[in-house]
Amino acid sequence: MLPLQLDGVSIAFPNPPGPPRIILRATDLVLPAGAMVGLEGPSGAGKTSLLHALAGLEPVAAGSIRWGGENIAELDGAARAHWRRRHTGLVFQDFHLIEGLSVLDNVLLPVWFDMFRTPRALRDRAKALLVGMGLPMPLPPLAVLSRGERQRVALARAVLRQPPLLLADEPTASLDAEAAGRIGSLLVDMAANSGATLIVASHDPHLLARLPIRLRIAETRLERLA
Ligand SMILES: Nc1ncnc2c1ncn2[C@@H]1O[C@H](COP(=O)(O)OP(=O)(O)OP(=O)(O)O)[C@@H](O)[C@H]1O
Repeated sequence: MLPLQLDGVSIAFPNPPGPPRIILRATDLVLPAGAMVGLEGPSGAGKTSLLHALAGLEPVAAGSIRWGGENIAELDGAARAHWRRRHTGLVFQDFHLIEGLSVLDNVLLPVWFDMFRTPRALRDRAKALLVGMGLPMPLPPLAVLSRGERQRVALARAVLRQPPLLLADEPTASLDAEAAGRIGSLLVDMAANSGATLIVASHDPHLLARLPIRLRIAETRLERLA
């Protein structure tokens, strides 16, 4: 497991006809391997944009994002995508599940994209994860699952290959209090059990309270609170 290190990172978006609009600056930040991090800030502060940069989904305007010795910020788009598939698991507020696929195939989808097949061991692990997360068995069609159950499917997909970096963007925002509590616990427990670094952008005070390192974005600055 590796530390995550940000140096002089800035994230900007095109703002024609003017210069690019800088939405976030992060001077120096080192997160040790296995860190449990809550990322907070008002709506529009740049939390999603930062997670996307950390996942290699979007390039940064300046600076370096190092995972171990590798600077993700200097990789081209294809290399960032490759890095992302090897190192990250992503959980989103709106789950990003594919309606036409079964629950199990949704969990296995990234494997299929990578390998064009789904090895038996990963199918078995996917089933075991879904059972462990309390999904009804036999698995019903995706269409009948509740929002909390859908988020558990998305979480199983994110952790299937035990990525060392788990990134979650408001994973409890569309859930009722009970489902939110359950997803928060699963997320934290999964990361702790595998030793993964977990970074969660959230407005949910219960979830944030479970994450010992707290980051906040305020007026385009990323600052560490604890
Ligand atoms: N592709 C884009 N092009 C231009 N501006 C963008 C783009 N994506 C995001 N932004 C802007 O960047 C700022 C930060 O957006 P971001 O979604 O990262 O905020 P956030 O903190 O995640 O907000 P929320 O809590 O509402 O999800 C916003 O002003 C947004 O409009």
